[in-house]
Amino acid sequence: MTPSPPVLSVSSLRKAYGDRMAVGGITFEVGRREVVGLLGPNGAGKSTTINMLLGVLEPTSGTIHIEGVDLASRRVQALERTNFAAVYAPLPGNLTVAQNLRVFGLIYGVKGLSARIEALLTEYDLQRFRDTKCGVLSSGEQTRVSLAKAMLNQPRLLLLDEPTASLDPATAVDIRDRIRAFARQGDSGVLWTSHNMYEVEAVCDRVLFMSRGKVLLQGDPKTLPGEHGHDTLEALFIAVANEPLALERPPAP
Ligand SMILES: Nc1ncnc2c1ncn2[C@@H]1O[C@H](COP(=O)(O)OP(=O)(O)OP(=O)(O)O)[C@@H](O)[C@H]1O
Repeated sequence: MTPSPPVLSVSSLRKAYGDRMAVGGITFEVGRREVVGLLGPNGAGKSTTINMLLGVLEPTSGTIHIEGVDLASRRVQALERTNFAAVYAPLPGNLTVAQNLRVFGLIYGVKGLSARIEALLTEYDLQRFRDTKCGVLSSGEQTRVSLAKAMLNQPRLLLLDEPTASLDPATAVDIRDRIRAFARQGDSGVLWTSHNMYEVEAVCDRVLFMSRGKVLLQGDPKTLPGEHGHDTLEALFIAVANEPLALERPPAP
């Protein structure tokens, strides 16, 4: 039997804006049941990468396969396996929680939508907010709605851009537990960006360090700092952010 492909496979992915190389040829995978952290200083190329994975930005070159499906040539089939949540992409605030889930469920063509919505309202502890407009919910409640929306189509690839930014510690732990449970229970994988190194260490199975559009390091967040002479992930992050050239391979002669 052929092994099933990784949920995400990215090869030599580049995005240039004129002379500026926002993403400079990155290659990586996200496996099933794996939570991968995409780390890097401001301007490293994380959001550009996520936007290419979502089909929002067209790569300058390189390939993206989602469960083995080529995003460039089979866009619909690739994107129906994907979903996304980010604080900067809130759901329409004038629609209620239930209305938002219905609208997005219809867009995604979810079968048995009413039952799926009920299950998600229960799973994300949102039953009491079902008829509340999303715009008046607290940050933590809105994050739970965004995650419920992101789960509507039972994505194989879940992209999360700083999902716990602006949440209180207790709510952040709750959200992290839900996402880890999601990755553990099925055939899905998660790509997660965060600037919170404590969180990354607690949640991610593997991290990719990006700087200046390149992946400079990758590995287990618990052992990677020690392998590079640092005590903590935060210390390693600061070193990579300050001196990325020290870690880049010398150019070929
Ligand atoms: N439309 C654009 N035109 C020109 N340059 C761009 C454009 N979009 C992004 N860039 C540049 O590409 C680089 C990568 O930006 P990107 O937003 O991907 O970084 P990031 O790692 O997500 O940063 P942050 O942590 O601050 O969100 C930056 O130098 C940015 O200025």
